[in-house]
Amino acid sequence: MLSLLDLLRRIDAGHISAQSALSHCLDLIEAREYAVRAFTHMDTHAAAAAQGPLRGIAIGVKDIIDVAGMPTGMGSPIYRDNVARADASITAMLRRAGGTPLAKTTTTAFAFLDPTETLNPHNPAHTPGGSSAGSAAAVGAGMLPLAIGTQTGGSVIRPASYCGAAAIKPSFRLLPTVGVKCYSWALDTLGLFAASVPDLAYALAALGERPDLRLPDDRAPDSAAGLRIGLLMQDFAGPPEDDSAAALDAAVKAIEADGAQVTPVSAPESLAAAYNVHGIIQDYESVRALAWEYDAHRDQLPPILGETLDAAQHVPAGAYDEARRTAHQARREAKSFMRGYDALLTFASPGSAPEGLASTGESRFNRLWTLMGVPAVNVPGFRNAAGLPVGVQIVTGFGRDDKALQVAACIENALQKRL
Ligand SMILES: NC(=O)CC(=O)O
Repeated sequence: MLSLLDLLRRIDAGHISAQSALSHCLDLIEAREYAVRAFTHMDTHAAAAAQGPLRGIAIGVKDIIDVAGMPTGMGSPIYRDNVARADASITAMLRRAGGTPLAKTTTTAFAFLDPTETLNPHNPAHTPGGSSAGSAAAVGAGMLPLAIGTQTGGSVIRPASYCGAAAIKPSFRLLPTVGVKCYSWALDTLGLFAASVPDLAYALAALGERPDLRLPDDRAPDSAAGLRIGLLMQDFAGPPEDDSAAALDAAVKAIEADGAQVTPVSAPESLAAAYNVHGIIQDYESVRALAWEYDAHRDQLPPILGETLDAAQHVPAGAYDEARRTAHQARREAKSFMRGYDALLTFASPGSAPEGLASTGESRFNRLWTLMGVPAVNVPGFRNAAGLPVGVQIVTGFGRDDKALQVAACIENALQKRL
């Protein structure tokens, strides 16, 4: 894959210019896009900034996020020819950091579950996942060093697991969602995809204006000694498939060999209760966030989204309010539960990428952490027997994005040494 840190080192050393770094990405896209179909729009005349921590870095932007002058298609014919007048906040922030929004990446319709045309870069017979399909696939294919996605259920971590990209769904509202099409205002969270965890940490530090998120020397710590990791099976979310079980087992063995202490843990009942109410909150809010599209263009909504919104019309306000109380209680208990560990280690997806494009997979190992608003990181590195990537997921407490990235880097490094 294409490391943004490597590109920046080459720019700093004068081996390449910022503009040639952009051109390099356009060449890679030219060579690989036909087999992946990750993009909806490309700015082939983009000019690189000369300054800023992301100078020369081409960035893919999920097509529910506005980039001024580019179409924001939402993955729907309803928004055909809808050209954004202004940048979303995150787009303006990436430009301030010197980054270049080079392309819009495919999204499922309104970031829900109906599949896109995008193909898994490791095997075109498999889905790349969703809803941030194009962002995960573009980074996984080595066409871009950085891409932006969103997660309401599992739309950052799951496709990253399927496409072999490092990715973070940061603490809730660490990045602003102004100018991002809303599906659920209590859940929607911006996330990032990059080639490795150090790349991811560097990018989040730059976009989040939080230098402390960068890893020391932009690399994983030399040892995992002293790390206390809680191993969580998330039994309330059902069993994993063999590939995810194998990936988690490999990660545990690798990080223990590097000195970490891994302890099996069970989540408090309140977390299982919160898991069960994620859908109520998501459904109640989506009916209102997409009220115009539903009322004025129901016939143009794709099957899964249309049927979900049909059913969601009947979620009573009282059930929504009770679900929010359940989530609030779980957040309080999650804080004390996680206090005893540097991070939780769990499944990133049910298994490797499903065959075919009919499904983008399931968010069952992701949605609780989206609702809790805590950082979640996909750690790439494991491949199944057929060569398909399967990630593992690191979760930490709210506001501990730095710790999530540090532990994830340790696991990524430990896996690289042993796989
Ligand atoms: N937007 C989402 O997170 C939905 C999904 O998990 O695919």
